[in-house]
Amino acid sequence: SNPSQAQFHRMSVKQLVEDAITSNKITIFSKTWCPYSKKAKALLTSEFPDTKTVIYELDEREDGDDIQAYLFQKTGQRTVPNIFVNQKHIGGNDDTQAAFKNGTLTQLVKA
Ligand SMILES: N[C@@H](CCC(=O)N[C@@H](CS)C(=O)NCC(=O)O)C(=O)O
Repeated sequence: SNPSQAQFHRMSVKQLVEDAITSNKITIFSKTWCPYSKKAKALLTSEFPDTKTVIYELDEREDGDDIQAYLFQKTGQRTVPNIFVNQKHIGGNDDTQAAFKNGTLTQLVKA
């Protein structure tokens, strides 16, 4: 059957998200004004400065809402930041800080 325009659009957002996760060790979906995003970005960029990282600021992109909707479909998480390390969904800032404290984040980065 013929996918609708909307489905084509969603496919390209899916491609963008999946390519980001596959091509980077750390992928952060963020909003510039969000304090939780700021904390997560600060932790990850300061602790792992030499690790391949990409940050998508959803509030600065026309497709930001579509990316957020796809991330909800993929992860069940509606909020930003939404973070992946070594292809694995970590969660938001709280989850990221906890995973750093208990060592699992560093294990995933080094893996
Ligand atoms: N407990 C979450 C809180 C995240 C959160 O509340 N993010 C807000 C922005 S600061 C959000 O995504 N609100 C809904 C939206 O912007 O669409 C975390 O640690 O990441």
